[in-house]
Amino acid sequence: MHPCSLSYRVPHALISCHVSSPHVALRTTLPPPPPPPSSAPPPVSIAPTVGSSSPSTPSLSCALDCPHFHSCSGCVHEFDLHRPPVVRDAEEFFRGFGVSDFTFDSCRLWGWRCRAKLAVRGTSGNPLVGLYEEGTHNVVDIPECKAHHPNINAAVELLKKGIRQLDIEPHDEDQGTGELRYVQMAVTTHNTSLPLSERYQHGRVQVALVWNSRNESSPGSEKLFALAHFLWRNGGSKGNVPLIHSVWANFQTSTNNIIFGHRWRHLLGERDFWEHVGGIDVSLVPSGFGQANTRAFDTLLRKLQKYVPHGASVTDLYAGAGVIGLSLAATRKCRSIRCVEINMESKFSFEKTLERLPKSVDGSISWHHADATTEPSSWMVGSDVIVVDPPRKGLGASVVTALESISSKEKHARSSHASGPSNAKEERRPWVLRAREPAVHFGSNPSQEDNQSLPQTLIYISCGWESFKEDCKSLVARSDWRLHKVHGFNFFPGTDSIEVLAVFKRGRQSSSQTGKKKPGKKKSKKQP
Ligand SMILES: C[S@@+](CC[C@H](N)C(=O)[O-])C[C@H]1O[C@@H](n2cnc3c(N)ncnc32)[C@H](O)[C@@H]1O
Repeated sequence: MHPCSLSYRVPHALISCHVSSPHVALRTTLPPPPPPPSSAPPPVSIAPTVGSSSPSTPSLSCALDCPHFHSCSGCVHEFDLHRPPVVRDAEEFFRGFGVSDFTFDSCRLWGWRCRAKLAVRGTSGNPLVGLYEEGTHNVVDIPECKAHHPNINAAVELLKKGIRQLDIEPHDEDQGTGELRYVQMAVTTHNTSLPLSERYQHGRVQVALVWNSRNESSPGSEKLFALAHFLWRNGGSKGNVPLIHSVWANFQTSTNNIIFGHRWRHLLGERDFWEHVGGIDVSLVPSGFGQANTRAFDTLLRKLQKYVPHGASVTDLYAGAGVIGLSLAATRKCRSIRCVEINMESKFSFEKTLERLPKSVDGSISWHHADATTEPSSWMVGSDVIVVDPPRKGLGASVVTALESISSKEKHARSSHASGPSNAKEERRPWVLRAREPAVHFGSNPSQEDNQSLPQTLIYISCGWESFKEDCKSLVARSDWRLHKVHGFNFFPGTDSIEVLAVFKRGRQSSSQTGKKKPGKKKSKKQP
């Protein structure tokens, strides 16, 4: 289940211009904007403004230019989409930890959102499909949203046409009435029948209709099926490529703010939804987590791979469908990959993705249905690298504590090695043992593994800047971890948030990194 999160403004995001600050390594990626939907105004200019971007002189060339900006809660910044204000805070923060080569990738600035959850309100004659106005539950129609992949806007237009023609009643929150509550639109840009250069623009849309009834047998369901068929029949072509990938239904009658109910049904089109990121084909179900910015995620994954040694044993906490872990399995020939995720819905996607991994991938690969905050230290043993990608609120306190106490665990393991079996082997608590049992497993049996290593590398991917700062300070404070490298990515242009890829290494921050020389001491060796 997903909490109602229809205001995209919530994440604190950044947008970057790499050239405006000498402290940030600049790599401006300003691809041409995707073709606008037929009703959209002329495209904005996208030339990067080298050296001209500053808070006082907004760059018009990287402007949002969206007609909905003042009413919609989705975006908070109209100008300098390539460099959100938070980049400056990030630079300063990381410099304080001795990291002066922080990079920020501005990524695609328009048409980047490939996954959107939109509320459906209004009337059947005048449906509104969009986000809430800031601080209210009034839905703002956003047909020309500049953040959406253009085919999301096209699919919304088609949906509205269907609502009008079939007299579908949008949901009324106050009365609890109406038929259609929300719609989730997800774009797959993986179409191998098209040349690579055309795949993004011809992305196909998986439409999930959130219907206000208990299930498909409830009264009024014939209208749901009629709407699904309307979308499928008219989901026509943009060129020769259909707009609609598939139609799903989700059933939700609750009066709270939860968007999705538990019951999902695939109605029409392809059941499997594939994307290609991090060097692998990835399957995603509509009920599981999926990154909204597909291309930026791909960029992040390719960067992340470089920090994982070949043959490493990796644990991917907060793994979702295991995209990060499986991409590492394929590209770094890992000895073992363990993915830990609380949402059971992602298991199916993991299994599908596993089926498409290259045959050359071996080693032990597993997916565990478990809460990462319960006995997290049990996941540390046997891992060379820990990857964490928590929700916006950051790591749970227990995960931070477990990471902080690795050194003492190591000392304990060393001393107990001489006298008897290690802690991991002694583990008897049934709930810990249950969580360690994989729900999905491929390759050699993990229970036969005898790897007692403890992580030397922690890779933290964060979409919550404020919580990341707190977690980072805690991790470094006790000298168990030092910040090694940090990269920022513009995952949510138009908002004030940043996606951070931070690499921590075991051990204290060196004096050369902090800039504080200890008198009389030799300069510490450069870290690898
Ligand atoms: C930001 S998403 C990252 C998912 C995945 N790494 C990806 O990029 O596709 C965070 C994931 O953490 C999961 N999650 C949240 N709390 C958790 C917990 N306590 N234990 C394990 N997983 C959790 C969510 O269900 C979600 O799939």
